[in-house]
Amino acid sequence: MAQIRFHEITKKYPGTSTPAVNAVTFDVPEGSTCMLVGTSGSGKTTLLRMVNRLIEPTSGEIIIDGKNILQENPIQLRRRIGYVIQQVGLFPHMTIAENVRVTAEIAGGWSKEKLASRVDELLELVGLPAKEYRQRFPRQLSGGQQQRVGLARALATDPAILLMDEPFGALDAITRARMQDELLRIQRNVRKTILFVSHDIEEAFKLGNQVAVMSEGKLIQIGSPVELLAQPVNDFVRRLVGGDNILRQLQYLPVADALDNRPEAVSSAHWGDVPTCSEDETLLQAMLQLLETNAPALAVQRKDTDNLLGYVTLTSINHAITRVRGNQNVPEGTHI
Ligand SMILES: Nc1ncnc2c1ncn2[C@@H]1O[C@H](COP(=O)(O)OP(=O)(O)OP(=O)(O)O)[C@@H](O)[C@H]1O
Repeated sequence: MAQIRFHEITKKYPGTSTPAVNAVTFDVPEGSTCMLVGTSGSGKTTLLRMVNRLIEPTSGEIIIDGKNILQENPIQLRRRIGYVIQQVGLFPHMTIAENVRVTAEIAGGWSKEKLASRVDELLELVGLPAKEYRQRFPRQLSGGQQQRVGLARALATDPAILLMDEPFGALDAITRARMQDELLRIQRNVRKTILFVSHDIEEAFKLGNQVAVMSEGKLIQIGSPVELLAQPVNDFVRRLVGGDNILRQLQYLPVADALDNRPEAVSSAHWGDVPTCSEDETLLQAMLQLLETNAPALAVQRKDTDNLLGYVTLTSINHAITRVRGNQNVPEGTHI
C-alpha cells in the first residue's frame, strides 16, 4: 500500500497562458479511493497522469511513501502503479491470458509458473472464470468484460497504486453499476490506493472515500461525499455534487445529522417504545422506516454499544435538509 501526496503540483503546457493544474496540494491516504471530479478541462487527467509521469510536472512535488517520484526512474515507477483507461486497448491477436500476462512479463521478476497462476487468479478476481475466458480473444468479449481484463492487467504486477481515468465511461448504466460494485468488492480484498477520474457524481460518491473537486486547474474542495454535500465551500461545488438534490442528501447524510433529543411527537411515556435505528443509517433509510412503521420517531442507537443517541422524526429530518440547503458559505473571491 502507499500514500500519495501532492504538494503545490503545477503543470503548464508549452504555449498555453494558464496552467492546466495549478498549485494543487492534497493527500490520498494509503488504501483509500480518491475520486477526481470537475468540469471538462479542469485538469483531472493531467493531474492523474503526472503520478505515473506520462506527463511531467512543471513544478511541485508528488511524494509516494515519502519519496519524491520526480527523482525516480519512470519505468520503475510505473511498475508500482496500475493504469486503467476507458479505451482498454487490448492486443487483438493475443488471448485474454496473454493480454494480462504481458504487463507482468514486461515488468519482469515473475517466473513462468508464477505468472500462469497469477493470471488465473487475476481473471477470477475480476469476475472472469479463468477456465472459460483464458483462451478467448478480446473480440469475443463484451465491452464490460474487456474492461475487466483491463483491470486484471493493471493489477498484474500487484501495484500499490491504481490510476483509473473514466474506466467505466463507455459502458451502459447497468454494466457500469456492476463494474462499480466489482471494484468495491475487489478493493475490499486488495486495498490499493486509488485515484479515479470520473464525470459521474453518483459514481464518485459510491466509490470514493474522498472526492476532490477541480475547476480551472485548481483544487476547489476535497472531502468525503457527506462533507461535500453538507458543507460545500461554494455554489459551484454545491451544484456539482447535487446539493440541491434532496434525494441525494437523504441518501448520503447520516441520521446523526437530524437528531432531536426530545421530539414533541413522542410523549415522554413512550420514549422507550419507539422503533430503533443505528447511527450509521442514512436519512433516507430512517425516513422509509418512519413511513413504513407509522411511528412518530425512531430512537437512534450508537453502532457499537446500542446506547441511545437521540431521536429522529420526519420534522427533524426536514430541518436537517433545510439546514444543509441553507448552508452556503461562498468564500470571497472564489472564481469558478
Ligand atoms: N498536451 C496538451 N497541450 C496543451 N494543452 C493541453 C494538453 N493536454 C491538455 N491540455 C489542456 O489542459 C487543460 C486540462 O486538460 P485535462 O485533460 O487534464 O482536463 P480534464 O479535467 O481531464 O478534462 P476532461 O474531463 O474533458 O477529460 C485543458 O484546458 C486542456 O485543453
